[in-house]
Amino acid sequence: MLSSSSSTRRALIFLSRVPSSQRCYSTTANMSKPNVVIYLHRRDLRVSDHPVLHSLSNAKDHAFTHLLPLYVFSAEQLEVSGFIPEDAKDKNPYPKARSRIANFWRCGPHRAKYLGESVWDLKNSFEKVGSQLCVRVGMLDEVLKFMIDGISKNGTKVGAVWMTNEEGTEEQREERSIKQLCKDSGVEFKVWIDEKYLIDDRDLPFESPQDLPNIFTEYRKKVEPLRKAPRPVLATPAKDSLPPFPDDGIIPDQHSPFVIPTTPEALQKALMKPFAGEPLIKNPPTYPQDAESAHPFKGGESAAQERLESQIASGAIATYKDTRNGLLGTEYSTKLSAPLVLGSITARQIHEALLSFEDGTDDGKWKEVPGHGKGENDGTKSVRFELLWRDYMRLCNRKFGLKMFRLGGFREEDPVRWNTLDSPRQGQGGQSLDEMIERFLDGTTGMGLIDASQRELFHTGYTSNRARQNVASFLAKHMYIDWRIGAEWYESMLVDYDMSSNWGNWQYLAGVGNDPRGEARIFNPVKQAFEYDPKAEYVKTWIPELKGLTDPGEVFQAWTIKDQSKKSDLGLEGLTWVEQPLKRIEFHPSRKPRNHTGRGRGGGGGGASGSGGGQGGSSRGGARGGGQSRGGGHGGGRYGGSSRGHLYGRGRGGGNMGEHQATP
Ligand SMILES: Cc1cc2nc3c(=O)[nH]c(=O)nc-3n(C[C@H](O)[C@H](O)[C@H](O)COP(=O)(O)OP(=O)(O)OC[C@H]3O[C@@H](n4cnc5c(N)ncnc54)[C@H](O)[C@@H]3O)c2cc1C
Repeated sequence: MLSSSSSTRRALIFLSRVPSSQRCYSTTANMSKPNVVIYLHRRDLRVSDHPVLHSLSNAKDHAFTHLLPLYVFSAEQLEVSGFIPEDAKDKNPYPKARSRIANFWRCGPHRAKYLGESVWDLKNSFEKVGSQLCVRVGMLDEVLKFMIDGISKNGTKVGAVWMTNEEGTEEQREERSIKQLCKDSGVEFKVWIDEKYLIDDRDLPFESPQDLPNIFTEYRKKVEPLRKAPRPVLATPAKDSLPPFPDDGIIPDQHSPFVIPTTPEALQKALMKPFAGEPLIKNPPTYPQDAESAHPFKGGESAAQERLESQIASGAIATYKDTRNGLLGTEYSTKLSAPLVLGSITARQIHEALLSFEDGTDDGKWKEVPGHGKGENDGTKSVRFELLWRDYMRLCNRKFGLKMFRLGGFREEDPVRWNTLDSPRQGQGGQSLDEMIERFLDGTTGMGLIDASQRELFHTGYTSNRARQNVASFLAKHMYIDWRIGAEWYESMLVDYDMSSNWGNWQYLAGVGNDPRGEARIFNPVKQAFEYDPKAEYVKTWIPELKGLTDPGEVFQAWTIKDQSKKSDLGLEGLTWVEQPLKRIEFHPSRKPRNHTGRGRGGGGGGASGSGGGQGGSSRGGARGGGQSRGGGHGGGRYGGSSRGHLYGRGRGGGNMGEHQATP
């Protein structure tokens, strides 16, 4: 499997070659025998604020003469068959990178594209500091073995393999097998702490992950004030300060049958090739004419830094608290999740930029922006608060390990309530589980907010936090469908998929994770649509079929259209999602819907009544963390607004949503 072929020689490494005359050695070891350290990048695709690169560029006492930065497109997490040339004799030796339960591509087209851009940008970043990046395809341990053996065979010592830690059982398995491989090869192995989170691991207020509180607020209180909590950003390596890149001649080729593309376009082509065949879903929606992606951003360190700067310069961050529940446009939230996930930017880089804005120590570049030099404001504080949620989800992953993927969640709840592929049940209207899942995926459930979000996700790889919360709650708590299918779909489709944040949030919303209110918190997607999309602009953007409707209630649930002639004029008559929605919610806004340009958090709640059931509740949104929401209505049908695990139960979707119970 690991033989190198001459056809792959030409595509050795995608890097522009730096003449050895231009390379300088950063350490006193440069006169000694070559001694290479291989640094394996995983989700740390940056050169700035990077602990390992920072250390290598500054420490004078390491023994390495050369640094070989390496990135491997992992065959386990991404379909790599597109890296095999058309005329290759050998087939892909790896199984398809599909998800475990629903068999989706683990990494769909949006993230594959974003990842390609991010890796290419990392290559550019390395070139800027006088180094290069070696890129390979395969299983990480196999690639490393091939590297170590090949370099050693060429007479050069591989002194060490380094990488940074990642949560996740798969990632830790990778670490263990690489550790074993290094041991067998007599190579030093070291796992560094990646310092990409807000609170550094060394500053955590507990020794063992088991001591992490199960409630976010308890954790937050232990690490506040957040403004003072992060460590300082590390300097980017100065040009030519890193140990030089090894001579190309000593680096073994990519193993057959894969070839590494040498241009960004060719890389994108290789990454996209698997998706060119069969469609991702049975009935993919068509892209609405006037819809614009909320996430048009490119991957990579440079784009992430630009985005951060522009968010501060435009004043968007200062108003973030009021806008973060938005649904349309690029500016309602930072859109920094994807670079954070890939480690193209660190949370403390964001924190430090906010600090310089708050303190007015930014050399005046933001002096015209409202709030400049006036300390922490609601917006900057809220951004830190969300970054802490990210930290927290990661720590939950560390604490709960494989329980992240279990149907019963961290809480180890009885999974009997879920409708699963193993023992499928019919839906409210007699639909099969397969049909319900298909309609969930292609955005034809008949529930406007859910369908708009699912179509947006399908087309763009992004959907807002507010929409995600509703989608997850809908699948898990209205449809009672195995929530992991939704989590796997998000894994496939999200540009910002992150194991901890995704599975942790799905668990939270499914009521099996660390929401203190568990099953009792049910989002009513109609009420939520009235709150957050009062003019139905978001829903109409992604479901253009509904554009001719003026009553938001009809947009949010097309089955409620009263005027039959309008229905037929708009071509909606007879459509399954209009006539037979997967869920009907009787909901009458009890007061005029507020014109929501932004508000605090809160506002889950609101009882969803089952089909033909009672009346939805009212909601009082409040200041950050202070929102109150009272749900109403009794649960109706089989999948009605239930609580405490009763399929036919009566529901209460309400309750206070004080700070101590805030949603992520
Ligand atoms: C069901 C569900 C699945 C999710 N899956 C993911 C995922 O795979 N990857 C991911 O990064 N986020 C996930 N989130 C969290 C959140 O929706 C996204 O981080 C956010 O929408 C990204 O947009 P943004 O960068 O503009 O966020 P902003 O609102 O600008 O927030 C700033 C940063 O804070 C962090 N953050 C914000 N909200 C959360 C949260 N609820 N949990 C953890 N971190 C948060 C993110 O890093 C984000 O970039 C999920 C949420 C839900 C409800």
